[in-house]
Amino acid sequence: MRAILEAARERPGGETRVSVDARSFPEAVAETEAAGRVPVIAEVKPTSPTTEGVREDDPVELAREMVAGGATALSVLTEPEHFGGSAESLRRIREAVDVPVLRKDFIMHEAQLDVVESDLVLLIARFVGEGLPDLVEAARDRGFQPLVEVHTREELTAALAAGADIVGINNRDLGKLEVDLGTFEELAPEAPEDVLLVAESGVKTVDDATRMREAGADALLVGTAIMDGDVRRNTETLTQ
Ligand SMILES: O=C(O)c1ccccc1NCC(=O)[C@H](O)[C@H](O)COP(=O)(O)O
Repeated sequence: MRAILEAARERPGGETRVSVDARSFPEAVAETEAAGRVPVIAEVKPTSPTTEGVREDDPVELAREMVAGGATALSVLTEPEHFGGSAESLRRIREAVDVPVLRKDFIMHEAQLDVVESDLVLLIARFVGEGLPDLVEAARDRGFQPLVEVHTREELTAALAAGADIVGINNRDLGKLEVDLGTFEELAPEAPEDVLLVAESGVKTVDDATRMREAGADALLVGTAIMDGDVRRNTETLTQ
């Protein structure tokens, strides 16, 4: 994790401030619910430190298949060195689909928000620390919907104090890289009703998805289980 963070700190920001006309994630979730399906953010994740190999398919094709499979939104890795992502992939994907797109990266400072437009942007409470309220505000000022990721009760408290209204509870401990779906079950009851809760990481099966929904997940963020094989069929399975 140290190498990922060191690289993240060094990555440059954008040259001009972005101004995003964002596609509403809460509305997309409500529409999926109304249609009786499970809201899933499907992640275009070519590789990761815990995955073997690299998926070389055109990310735009993968994204289209995910949307055809019923994804409510997409998450696109833009981290280049450890996840095989790029800002260019995100830009192309957002142009090709009409669902909200989350920029998945390790954003450490404000100027990095200006690298590329997206509808949602991930801010990881553990890594931005005391800078979280300022980054939430800076993201909103640019039109982004910040998705604040937490893994502990303290991080959840910090996220809520920073005004987060979309919170991702990551079942993956980014220190040990271990996944435990019990994390979401433990923290979700601590969040106020009006916060939109996303269960992140480790959802592999329909049973896992049901478990997270029963624990209060408004949406699920799924990478590996969708990227492994036929992404359209995998998305269909988890969104039904
Ligand atoms: O996925 C990893 O190996 C990883 C390693 C180090 C830091 C972050 C990592 N993943 C970030 C994520 O949050 C996941 O990509 C996302 O939640 C999807 O998880 P999964 O469905 O388990 O692939």
